[in-house]
This record gives sequence, structure tokens and C-alpha cells, in this order.
Amino acid sequence: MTAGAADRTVTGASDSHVQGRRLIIAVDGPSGSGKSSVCRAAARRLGAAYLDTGAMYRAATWYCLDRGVDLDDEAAVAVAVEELPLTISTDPEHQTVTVGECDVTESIREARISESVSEISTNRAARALLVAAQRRIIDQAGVVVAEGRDITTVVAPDAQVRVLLTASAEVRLARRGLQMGGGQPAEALQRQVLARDARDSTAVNFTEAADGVAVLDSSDLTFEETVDALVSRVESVR
Ligand SMILES: Nc1ncnc2c1ncn2[C@@H]1O[C@H](COP(=O)(O)OP(=O)(O)OP(=O)(O)O)[C@@H](O)[C@H]1O
Ligand SMILES: Nc1ccn([C@H]2C[C@H](O)[C@@H](COP(=O)(O)O)O2)c(=O)n1
Repeated sequence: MTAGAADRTVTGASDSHVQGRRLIIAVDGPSGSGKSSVCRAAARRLGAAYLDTGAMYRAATWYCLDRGVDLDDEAAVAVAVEELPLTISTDPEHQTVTVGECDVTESIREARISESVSEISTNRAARALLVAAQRRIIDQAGVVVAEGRDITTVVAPDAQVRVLLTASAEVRLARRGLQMGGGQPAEALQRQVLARDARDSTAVNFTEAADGVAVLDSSDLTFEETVDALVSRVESVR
């Protein structure tokens, strides 16, 4: 992503920046642990911006596939990510992701993207570009909840709140199944959740908490209890 592209990377940041406050809430965790849904809800409650960094990896994947880039060609992928014309909103009420003129908010969630995204996330040059873009967005945002796999460790290791959100594999598979409407073959769910985690883990560690990162295990918590636990951590440092 070029410097020019960085300027159009973000839209719809919350009013937190206007208030002149800076607070970064960094959340990592495996697939299906609840990062997106819990962080979006927490951002709403806190009046904060919300950054879904996984959506950026997904948009990069969509762009490479759209342009017919061979995902095994590391250099070609890096070139494509460098020129990626990405715009992502940080408004927790309205998540939109566009690539050029194309609204990809829905299409980046398709199974074909989930099954290819690790090819981008394990490409070092692509990661470096996306991490730099994420830092720029976080810098502009004021109060922001940013979630992904390496926010607590690489993107914003100096965040005031750093949380590893986890849940057992069994619970994560069940949640993802429910989220997708139920009835999916167990093998398809495992491919989307556990196999993807295994591939992504070769690039970054999101299964163990780094020093100073608090573990929030949501296996036995309801959704609201999990949001409450995250918001309480934020309130304790505000
Ligand atoms: N504590 C919880 N109790 C019950 N359901 C939950 C809880 N936390 C999240 N969920 C539900 O689990 C599903 C998966 O959550 P979500 O999509 O936020 O996970 P994720 O970690 O962002 O996954 P991925 O990294 O694959 O995008 C959603 O339907 C969400 O509402
Ligand atoms: N900080 C991040 C965020 C995401 N990824 C990768 C890993 C996932 O397979 C993919 C999509 O993320 P999701 O939408 O499932 O949260 O992006 C990463 O490597 N680092």
C-alpha cells in the first residue's frame, strides 16, 4: 500500500479523536474466539473507533484473486498489496470495506477468501505493508479497539490495554457453526477455523499471551459477559 493509498485507507473514525484523547485497546485471538463481534460491541459502548485488521488481509486476498495474481508467487502478491486501493471504515456501527470503487464488505467473508487468506497472511512483505497501514489508521483514530492476530505484539505492543481473547476449539467450532446458520459438515468448519489457525500460526503467535497481555477466556462466558469483561479492563485504565 503506497503512501497515497494510506491517506484513503480509513473512513468514519469515531469522534474520540475530536475529543483529543488517545487510547489503544489491542485484542488478538484465534478464529471464532469472538474478536470481531466482541470488539465491535465494546467499541460501541466506549464510543471508540473499531479496526478489523483481518478484513484488511481479506481485502488484499480479494484483490489478488480479482487480478488473477498467483498466490504462490510471493513477489507478485507483495506488488499487488503495495498498490491495493483499500478503504476501510472504523465506525463500529457501519463496517464498510472498499477496494477501488468496489464494495467488498460482504464478498471478503466468502469461503473462497477464508480458504486463501493465509497465503497473504504468511507473506512477509504483504504483512509488513498491512502492518504499516494498520499503524497509520490506529495513529489517526484517537480511542480505538483494534483486533487481529498480532495487534498486541507487533502492530501496537505499546497499547494501554492488551488482551488475548480465547475460547476452546470445541466452543469456537460450535460458535462458527451457529454463525453460519448450522448444518455445515464438521470438516468444512474445521478447515475454516482450525486449519486456518494452524497456517496463520506459522506467521504470528496468537495462541499464547505475550508478556503484559491479559488472557480473556470466553469459553464459559456469554457474549454480553465477554463484552463486559473487555470494557471493564478499559475502564480500569481510563
Ligand atoms: N462469549 C460468547 N458467547 C457466545 N457466542 C459468542 C461469544 N463471543 C462471540 N460469539 C459469537 O461467536 C461467533 C464468532 O465470533 P467472531 O466472528 O466475532 O469471531 P472472530 O474471533 O472474529 O473470528 P475470525 O477471526 O474467524 O473472524 C459470532 O457469531 C459471535 O456472535
Ligand atoms: N492482524 C491480523 C489479522 C488477520 N490475520 C489473518 C489471519 C486470518 O486467517 C485472516 C482473516 O482474519 P479474520 O477475518 O478471520 O479475523 O487474516 C493476520 O494474519 N493478522
